[in-house]
Amino acid sequence: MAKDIGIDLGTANVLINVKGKGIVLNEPSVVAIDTQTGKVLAVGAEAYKMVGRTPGNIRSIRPLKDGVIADFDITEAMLEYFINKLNVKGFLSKPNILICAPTNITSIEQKAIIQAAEKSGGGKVYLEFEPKVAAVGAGLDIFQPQGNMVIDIGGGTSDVAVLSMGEIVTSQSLRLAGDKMDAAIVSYVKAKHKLLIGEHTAEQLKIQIGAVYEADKSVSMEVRGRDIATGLPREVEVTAVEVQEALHDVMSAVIAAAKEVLEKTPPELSADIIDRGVMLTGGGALLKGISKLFADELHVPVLLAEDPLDAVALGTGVLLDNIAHHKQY
Ligand SMILES: Nc1ncnc2c1ncn2[C@@H]1O[C@H](COP(=O)(O)OP(=O)(O)OP(=O)(O)O)[C@@H](O)[C@H]1O
Repeated sequence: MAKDIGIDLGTANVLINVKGKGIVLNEPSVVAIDTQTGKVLAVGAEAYKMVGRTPGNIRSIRPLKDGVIADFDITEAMLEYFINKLNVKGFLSKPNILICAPTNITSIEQKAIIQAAEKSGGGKVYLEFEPKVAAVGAGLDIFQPQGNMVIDIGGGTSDVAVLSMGEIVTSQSLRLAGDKMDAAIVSYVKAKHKLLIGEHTAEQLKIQIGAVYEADKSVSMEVRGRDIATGLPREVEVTAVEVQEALHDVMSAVIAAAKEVLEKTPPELSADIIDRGVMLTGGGALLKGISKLFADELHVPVLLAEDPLDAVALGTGVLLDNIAHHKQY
């Protein structure tokens, strides 16, 4: 018999949860292809190492952008590779798949995700919205008649949602998250230090010293790139305070979205959120000072998920038990 699986098809990472086993795969959403033959050369972690470092005939592609499929064939090839790697197919049966998507995508974008899952070897495919699954994965009991709020900051999208009785009551999804933070750091370092750095370097700055509230003035990191004027390699010291400045606009947009969701939330549920707080999930929840920033701006308690990067995949594991109750396509 094939095993049911949950997939967090993220812009930055793909995680797969196999029913009864837990999270068995966690790899970057990257595929390297030969541009002349179209052949897939590497997928996941191996392809990620090649980003920004490929010769002319090889291209490393991130097939998802801003939470949705940007390149259908490559997404399908990537999913197929991951599913085959897991050996979850039965002799004659295919695994049922629960797959997640951001809240504000079009029906065409939803269909593309479902079709990619089907074509990559899935049996029945069920779709759930990311903030709902993230809330479940973070341990919230969203099925009671009480308000729960979750802010999921991933690689491509930031999703804010208030949930009650298992459904999303109000939500906002921004195509603005980790990737845009990296791009903002690249622009900042270019403008301030006249140095062009790669997106991996920017991501490392964000992960290692990135702060969004009261950054530690004594923290800094050396980065290397190409001097804009001379074209030669150069090293500069970037401080945590500078990274905080670089991340300011993205964080302001997420805060504005969270405020808008709270403004549209029915008062009884708002009262619950004051008691229960807001849960932060997704890789962005690991930014230093993020809970203080949201608590300051939203005037509600803020909680960090225990495993923010795994929350969606963990949530699929819980929801897989009732897979037949989800919307099937
Ligand atoms: N310690 C950290 N501090 C800040 N950001 C981090 C940290 N660790 C990972 N990230 C960022 O988190 C993002 C990935 O998060 P996550 O895996 O939740 O997103 P995703 O599910 O792939 O994307 P999406 O849900 O938007 O499609 C990346 O942008 C990564 O750089």
